[in-house]
Amino acid sequence: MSQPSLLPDASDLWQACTERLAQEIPEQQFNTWIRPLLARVSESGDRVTLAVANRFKMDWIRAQYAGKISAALEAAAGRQVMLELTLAAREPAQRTSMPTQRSAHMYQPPVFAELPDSPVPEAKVDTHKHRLNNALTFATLVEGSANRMARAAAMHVAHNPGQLYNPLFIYGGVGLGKTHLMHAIGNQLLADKPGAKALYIHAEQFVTDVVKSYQKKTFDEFKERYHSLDLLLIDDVQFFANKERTQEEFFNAFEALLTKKSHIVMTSDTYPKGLADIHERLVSRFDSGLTVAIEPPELEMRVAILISKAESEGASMPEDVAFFVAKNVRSNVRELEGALRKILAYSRFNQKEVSIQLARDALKDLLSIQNRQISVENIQKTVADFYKIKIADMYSKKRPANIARPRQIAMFLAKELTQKSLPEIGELFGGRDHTTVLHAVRKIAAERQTVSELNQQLHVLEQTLKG
Ligand SMILES: Nc1ncnc2c1ncn2[C@@H]1O[C@H](COP(=O)(O)OP(=O)(O)OP(=O)(O)O)[C@@H](O)[C@H]1O
Repeated sequence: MSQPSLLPDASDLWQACTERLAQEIPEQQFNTWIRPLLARVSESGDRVTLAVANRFKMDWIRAQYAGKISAALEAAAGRQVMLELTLAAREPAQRTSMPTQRSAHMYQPPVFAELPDSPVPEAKVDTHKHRLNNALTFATLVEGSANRMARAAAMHVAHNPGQLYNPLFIYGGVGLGKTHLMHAIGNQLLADKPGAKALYIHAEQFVTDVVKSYQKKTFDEFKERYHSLDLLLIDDVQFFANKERTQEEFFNAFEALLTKKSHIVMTSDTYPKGLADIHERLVSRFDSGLTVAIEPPELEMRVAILISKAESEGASMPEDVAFFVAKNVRSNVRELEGALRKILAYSRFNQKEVSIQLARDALKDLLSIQNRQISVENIQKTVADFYKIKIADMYSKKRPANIARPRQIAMFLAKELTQKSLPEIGELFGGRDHTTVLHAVRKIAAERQTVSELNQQLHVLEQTLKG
């Protein structure tokens, strides 16, 4: 009996495409813009529809990445592929009922399988000026020790804007729920005060707005737009690095909003003082309210997230399977969501109940990658061999260039090839501060772009380590 062919094609072609894109696009941008996309491939394989969470993201992806995505798709497919962008369905809960013979553990279609064949006409899509995704609320955010403090602070701000914790600065690694928390604040505020002026914006869009208002000489409108808000939610402020004019405009907006007791919430991949190439006067203001971290979720929280996400997809996940997945997918919540999506899809296409064995089969690529996971010790040894220095020099305080540089390269590779955090890497390199690691990572990443000899050496090292 032939199986529905949509999903395997979709995941294969899109997987191949994203692997190419990951080589081309800086990691931060890849994680922000490409990784969350949901793909659907037409049966003939010549049309790919990408579901994007909201209109802003759609505009941004169209402007910045559509060309690259098309090229990568065509390279992966070996023929012309038409690319379409569409807005993702907002309410996964509103799904058609499943055939009754399916058990509770069977898969229900993921959101992207429910997309219409042709893109949603943009005019019909409900766009809000506040750009909030109403699915991202406090109710759908699972609480655990990793986000308890950030969640409590966010809840306080949502109910009492303009008072304590202003600005609220939330930082943490990729895919840990920072954006979700911001939207939750905005949605809660609007639920309490429907007339409030709230705006969620990604820092890159703010940069674009500054540039546009310069080009069109529309600064009055720009100021009116930003300075009149009650709540400004601005995501990934590390993107302001080296953007002088943007930083100045953000500073002005910041001061204006704080003076009128409007609330500002920011997120970033690092805490304020860890931000590079951002003016000190901004950094000190970022830190002047409350700064809270979101940590990677611990095991029990990962289990709770899986069970809750499965429920919201209309499926149920037995606890033993959730534990199995949570033990094996440790990096962040976005990866957990990806694993869950795979398992549910696998269950559907094979008409089998969700079980540990099914999860093992559905995630076999991911699990086999983890089995040959690269350790920091292995990186240190390989890099030391390559540059002919002693392994002990990786931990030593020695600073001559012939030692310091390989050490920086090893730190860079540790960040790139392992799931370790900056402080953990610092610890494994003789108890160094995480800012030292951050400096090394940024330095080597930047040099790699311009110094081809270094790029080649890194390539050899990466190949050696990946085996
Ligand atoms: N505690 C949680 N409970 C439920 N869902 C969560 C939780 N944390 C994160 N998520 C989900 O994980 C996904 C990634 O979260 P989000 O986009 O908020 O991460 P982020 O920290 O902003 O990442 P990035 O730095 O890549 O922008 C989202 O779908 C979000 O809803």
